[in-house]
Amino acid sequence: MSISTFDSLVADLTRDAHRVQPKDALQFCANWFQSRLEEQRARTRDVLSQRRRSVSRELPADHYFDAPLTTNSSDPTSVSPYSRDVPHRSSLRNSVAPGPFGTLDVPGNALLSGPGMGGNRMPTPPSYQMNPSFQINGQDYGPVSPLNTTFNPRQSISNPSPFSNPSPFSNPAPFSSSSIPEDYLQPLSSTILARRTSVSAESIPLDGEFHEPLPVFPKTPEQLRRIKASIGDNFIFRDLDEEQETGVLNAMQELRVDEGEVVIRQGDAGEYFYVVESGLFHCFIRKQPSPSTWYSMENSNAEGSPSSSTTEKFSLSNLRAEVGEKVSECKPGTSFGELALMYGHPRAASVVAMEPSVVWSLDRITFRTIILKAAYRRRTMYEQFLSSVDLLASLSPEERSKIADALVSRVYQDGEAVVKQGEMGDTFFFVEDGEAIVTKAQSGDNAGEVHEIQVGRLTKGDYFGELSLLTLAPRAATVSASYRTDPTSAKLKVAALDANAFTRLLGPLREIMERNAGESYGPSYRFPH
Ligand SMILES: Nc1ncnc2c1ncn2[C@@H]1O[C@@H]2COP(=O)(O)O[C@H]2[C@H]1O
Repeated sequence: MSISTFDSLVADLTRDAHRVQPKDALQFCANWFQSRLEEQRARTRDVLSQRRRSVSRELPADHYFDAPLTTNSSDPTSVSPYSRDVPHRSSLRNSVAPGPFGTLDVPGNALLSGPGMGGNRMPTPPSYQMNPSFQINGQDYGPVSPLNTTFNPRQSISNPSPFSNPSPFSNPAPFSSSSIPEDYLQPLSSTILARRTSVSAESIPLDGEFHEPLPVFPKTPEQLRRIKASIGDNFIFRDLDEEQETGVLNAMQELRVDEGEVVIRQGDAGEYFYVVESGLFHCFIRKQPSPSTWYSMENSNAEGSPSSSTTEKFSLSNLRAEVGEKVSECKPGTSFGELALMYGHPRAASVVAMEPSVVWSLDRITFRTIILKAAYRRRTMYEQFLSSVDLLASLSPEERSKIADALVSRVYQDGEAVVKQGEMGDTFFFVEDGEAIVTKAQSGDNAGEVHEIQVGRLTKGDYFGELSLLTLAPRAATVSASYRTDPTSAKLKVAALDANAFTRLLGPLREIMERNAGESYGPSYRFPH
């Protein structure tokens, strides 16, 4: 191993440890390295199997054919979803080079933004610590998903109810004992890896030369409409451009699930990520391993593809005895099953349909290739941007990357207002690109006459919108996109941080802002007194 590999491993581990804040550091490190080792071996197997595959150009359809339980299109599965005729997406060609989350996607990537980050639904920890365990009656329990949420950044920006902090885990049934492991980064056991028969299908490229086509399941316009409606408000899809979204839509498969059916079994290898279109799912955590005698949709057939032909169905009345304690619910528009795909760890919970439901499944390769990479690119872009913001100069890279995870981009047309004087504020903004002007309404000489006077100008790296969050007062000015004289110059683009994230993440900077706000407003302009 070269020293640079060693250095980058240690850097990855350090970053992940900072983000996860493990209780048992040694155990965390042991699990982390073990997990990387397992993944590397799995990848080596992938490469070997790819070489074999390249001889026949395509695996036999029955090896990795993902048969959806029900589909509405006439015959969407008549073509192998992995057909090499599927054109490559140019944006993916560029995204194959060294793993965006290091050599293994363990915690620390943009999607594990920690409780409350982006997901915006977790009880807020007192400090910047982002511990992945969750608490019930003061006790820590297993991992929580920042994605399993109905959080909608757009809504939170436009909807002036900034200070509510509902949690999807707000009413979990408390566990009776504390025997759930605290550091959840357990490596996949060899049994789990053995059971994951489709490991060879996960060909997240090892170098820039390797392009694996992603699955394409043709859809009817009606199916596309329903998927779009289901993912529209989902946080996890916020980073996708049009092309990436098309890749995700292509790869999704519709599944109809009966009441009591087990979609995910705790402890299994993760094969799919699921978006709920209709119905209701409960997530359960069991202290003891789930019996290998019962089956989830994922491990009910040899390919590990989602199918309920031999899936376990439980009577809802004695569910708890089988699957453990309920920890959360998934309603339409939410998603589940991302954790195992992100970290290569066993499923952290079992997920059971509580009524007849419809979900859209997304395979692990597409999830990792499109969604995780988009999240990574987004984070890198924001980290770069935030490192140029003077206000944040005193923050550590970890703190900056937490802010990066919580930011949401918005582009404004010339003259369009980002915030309006007199309105209550629920969002704080950085100028990412372009120019904004700050105006205040001033009474004219005649009764009832009001003039808008310009009091400032904001450019890249400047911030605004903090005042009403600090003082809980209405917006003191209007900030809008400048009218550009050169139409080829950048439109106003802002990065928005909702009130919860603002309060949590910018705590240490409050003092600077309050001082600024007393004398002036914002970094580059002053209000007339
Ligand atoms: N409290 C929780 N802990 C862990 N997973 C949860 C919890 N609540 C919901 N889940 C979801 O249950 C899923 C089980 O599979 P994953 O571990 O891949 O991802 C998990 C999350 O999406």
